[in-house]
Amino acid sequence: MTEKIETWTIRKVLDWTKSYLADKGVDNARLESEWLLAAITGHDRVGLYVNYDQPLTDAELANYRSMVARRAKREPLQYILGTQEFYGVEFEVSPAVLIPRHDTEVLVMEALQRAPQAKTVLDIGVGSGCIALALARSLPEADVCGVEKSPEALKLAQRNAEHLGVRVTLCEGSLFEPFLGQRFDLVVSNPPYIPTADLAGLQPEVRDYEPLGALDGGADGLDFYRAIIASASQHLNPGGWLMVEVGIDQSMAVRELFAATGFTEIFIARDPQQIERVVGGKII
Ligand SMILES: C[S@@+](CC[C@H](N)C(=O)[O-])C[C@H]1O[C@@H](n2cnc3c(N)ncnc32)[C@H](O)[C@@H]1O
Repeated sequence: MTEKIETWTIRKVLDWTKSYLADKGVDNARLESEWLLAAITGHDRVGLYVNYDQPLTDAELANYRSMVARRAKREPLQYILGTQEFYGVEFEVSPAVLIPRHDTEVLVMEALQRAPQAKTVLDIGVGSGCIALALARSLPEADVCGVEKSPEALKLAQRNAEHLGVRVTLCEGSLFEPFLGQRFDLVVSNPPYIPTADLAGLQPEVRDYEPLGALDGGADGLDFYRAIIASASQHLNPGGWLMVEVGIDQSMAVRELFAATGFTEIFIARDPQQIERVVGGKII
């Protein structure tokens, strides 16, 4: 008697995973299935199509199954794969850090456009290091510092800096605390800005997996803006810029905080979805 062994080809695996993950509420289930399988097989996405009828080995199937099971529980794809691209560079990510968002690239672009001569830069809340390292790569003459409250996040940012061969000074601490008496030409931050009451309604990928300390911005989401803006004048050189990422519908409130604290040339920049995403201003 011969036993019929089922053959799982790339095509069959992708078709099955697409409907399985879609049933679990995953957006872009087909594309995500391809990224997971690409990581397992070593093919790029075109390679998967070219090798559609290639059967997976038992080891590949076992690894793939465990990744798909994690994604079905709504763990973010980036934590499963361990990387996220930001500003043209691959960053290591882990549940210790917020996954870098492409919307945050607007903050990097505004900083480079408005403060290209900055010689001293501080990023508050470095997380994976994406903003600080993107700025350091684009401003090789500048001394770029970063501060982060979470020791695990700081370690990961340090690893990203080493991996990318970028020289930055990263310190553990809260806001400006490690930089007492120090002034910068440019201060940037993408602080936690979700109002506490909104946290429970976030999508599971964010609510259940991303670090709470990277999300919770206090009762109205503005706690970090108040604290950063209030201390900024003691840490900016004359003519220095402060630029922050903001959440949806926060730009006007943050703009008022800048104006009330004596900033000039206050601007608001939009992300590619036309959402007001960055607020900035200059100290005289
Ligand atoms: C929204 S995440 C941004 C991370 C990264 N800069 C990015 O854009 O992807 C905010 C970061 O600020 C850190 N953080 C929270 N409170 C802080 C504080 N008081 N001082 C410094 N960093 C803080 C969090 O741990 C988190 O890594």
